[in-house]
Amino acid sequence: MELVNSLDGRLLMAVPKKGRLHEAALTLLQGSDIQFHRHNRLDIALCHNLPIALVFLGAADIPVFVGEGRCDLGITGQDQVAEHQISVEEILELGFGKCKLQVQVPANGPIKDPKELVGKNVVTSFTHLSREYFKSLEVELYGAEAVEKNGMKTVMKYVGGSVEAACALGVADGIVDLVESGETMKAAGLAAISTVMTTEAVLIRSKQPRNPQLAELILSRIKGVINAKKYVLCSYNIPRTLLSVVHDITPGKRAPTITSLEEEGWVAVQAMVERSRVASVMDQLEEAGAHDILVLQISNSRAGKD
Ligand SMILES: Nc1ncnc2c1ncn2[C@@H]1O[C@H](COP(=O)(O)OP(=O)(O)OP(=O)(O)O)[C@@H](O)[C@H]1O
Ligand SMILES: O=P(O)(O)OC[C@H]1O[C@H](OP(=O)(O)OP(=O)(O)O)[C@H](O)[C@@H]1O
Ligand SMILES: [Mg+2]
Repeated sequence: MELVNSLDGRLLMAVPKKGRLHEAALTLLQGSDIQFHRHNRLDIALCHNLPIALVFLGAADIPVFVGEGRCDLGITGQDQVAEHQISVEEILELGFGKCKLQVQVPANGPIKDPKELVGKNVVTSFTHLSREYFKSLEVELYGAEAVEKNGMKTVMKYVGGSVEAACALGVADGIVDLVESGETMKAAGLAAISTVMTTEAVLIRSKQPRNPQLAELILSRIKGVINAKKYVLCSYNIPRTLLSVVHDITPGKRAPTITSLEEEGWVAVQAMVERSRVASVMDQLEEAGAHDILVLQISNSRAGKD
């Protein structure tokens, strides 16, 4: 009871309590300086340095808690938001938890096209998204009127985990489940025949957060952490006469910073570069005549208000 009372006036943020999104979500909170101590087995943790309480929930339940306004912010997958058809604002893609929700069938079986699963048994944790997907296939095959009149032929069965076992156990002709590396699918002797949606982790906000200013502050802190991970700072020296070439290679996020060097005719350039492009940018800079090219990690960043 004491803990419940201490939630008064706090912004409630739902965080995945286990699974694929748990660690990455905690890393984001740490980078955003949201300090907390979670007591053993307790699913609510009060922050020390901000009026926030973290609520640890299953990723699948988070859209419901945020959609009903019981939590103000939450971290979950876009797949879970779409599955629960609940009204929340997806305010920031978080760059982890990337995978695809795919239709899968036994790799050495006869089915090669998802339409061949129409009228058969499909097992999934995503019954809503799967029903919508197969409904559109049935509409293509039989027309909207017939589907409306007779109902759907494809049977969707819910299981909460280890979905890949369903085909081998004879419960399903096909499944709809998440695929990232494809290892689980391959190990179960399955192959993907189509994609229902691609997904990644996302920060969601309720329609009317208790403390909109604090929600905004958390959003900009998390944005800062994500941008810092996405970009590196590239610095190099180059003759001033070559500056126009350099603008093309390292335009920066807004513009590169250019300062004069003590050496006549030379300038130093600093610009943010997407981490994924940095090797090719360095190649191009070297080719263009840049010297002393350095790549520096950014530990945090803020873009500033628009
Ligand atoms: N293999 C994966 N790679 C990347 N993201 C994934 C993967 N599996 C799941 N996700 C993402 O994580 C979300 C939560 O799934 P996850 O399986 O981690 O939760 P869980 O079922 O609650 O946990 P657990 O599987 O440990 O019981 C999914 O909705 C999806 O957005
Ligand atoms: O393509 P991969 O990299 O192999 O990842 C895909 C697997 O990851 C998730 O399962 P999880 O590990 O959460 O187990 P679960 O099925 O019990 O939820 C998902 O449900 C797939 O089974
Ligand atoms: Mg899982």
